[in-house]
Amino acid sequence: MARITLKNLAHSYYPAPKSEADFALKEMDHVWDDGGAYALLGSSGCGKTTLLNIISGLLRPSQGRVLFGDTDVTDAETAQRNIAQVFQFPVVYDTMTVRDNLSFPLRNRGMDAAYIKARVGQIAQMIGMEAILDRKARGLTADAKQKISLGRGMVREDVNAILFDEPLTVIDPHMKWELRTQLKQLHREFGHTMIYVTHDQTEALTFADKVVVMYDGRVVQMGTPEELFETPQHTFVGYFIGSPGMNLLPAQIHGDHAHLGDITVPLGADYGHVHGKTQIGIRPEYATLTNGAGLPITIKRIEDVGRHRIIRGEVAGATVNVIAPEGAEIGADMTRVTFEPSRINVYADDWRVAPGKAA
Ligand SMILES: Nc1ncnc2c1ncn2[C@@H]1O[C@H](COP(=O)(O)OP(=O)(O)OP(=O)(O)O)[C@@H](O)[C@H]1O
Repeated sequence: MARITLKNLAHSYYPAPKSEADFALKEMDHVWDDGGAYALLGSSGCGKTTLLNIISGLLRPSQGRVLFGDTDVTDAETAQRNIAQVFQFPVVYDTMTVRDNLSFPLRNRGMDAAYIKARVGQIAQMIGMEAILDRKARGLTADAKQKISLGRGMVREDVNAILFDEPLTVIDPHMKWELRTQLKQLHREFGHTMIYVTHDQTEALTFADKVVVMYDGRVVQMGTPEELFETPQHTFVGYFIGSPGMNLLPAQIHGDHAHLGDITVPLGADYGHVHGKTQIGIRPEYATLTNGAGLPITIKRIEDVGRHRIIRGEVAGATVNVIAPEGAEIGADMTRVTFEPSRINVYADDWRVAPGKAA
């Protein structure tokens, strides 16, 4: 297992990149702790696969270094990096049995037969395949084959890291949850450094201790699910995490107040003067409809989603969603909304402003 350090790393698929826009990965410096369970989350084209391929050695970065522990592996081939990989689609030897597929990485390294038997048994149990260990992989469903790929990715205990690239794409929805839980349990048991690429926030938040959110070739936040929820460092994180995402409203910031046109909203802290394109961000969970004081809201729609209701409205020309607990009365006189001051985040040019730190 290893700590992974990305130093000054950047990548362009062009031979002579001219501007930052030519870089699929903009310059970054990040440390991934030894034994951490990370999810790499972001929308299509933000650079997740590029970053994963640089860590695995499938791609050489056009700039910067990759370190595993204290060893510089930037120029090392994938095979030399001692990692396991699980891809989006199954990579399985059809003519081999399930057992032989799972044993393959261990036999390749000359492990002891008794150890292989025990370890394969343990993995087979995790993926629910003990009963079909001696069946040929040919003829199994894509779902089952992907479980074998997952199992094979997890079978070695001595790898530096396990990299997963959207591994549950072909898995049946109700099996997804189960496998994710098992992966997490295996992580707890064996403590491998794991990096799990996904564009699905539920997958990322349930699997990872730390979620790495990427946007437009940058890591915009590396944090716990709670940090991503409470203090998104970039408006993209606010919008991308949560269902619905964070409400963002253009506002002028003066000290401990935000001004939305002629409406004043109290903030939970003093921000001094904030320059640039300024916005306030408030999660729908921390917005409340009232029939008293507050910002005037025009309600467009109310959606009942079981555990709660989502009220979709408009405040000062911006879309604002409010989450109301199940059973809460939403009367026709509820034409105002209030934001919990301590839960409001302030953004300047899309980046979060730390309270008290503004110029
Ligand atoms: N081989 C390549 N040659 C040129 N450009 C590429 C290549 N691979 C990726 N790109 C570009 O680099 C950027 C990042 O792509 P990447 O595949 O890393 O994103 P991603 O977040 O993994 O997306 P997805 O979820 O769709 O796989 C995109 O703009 C993509 O078009």
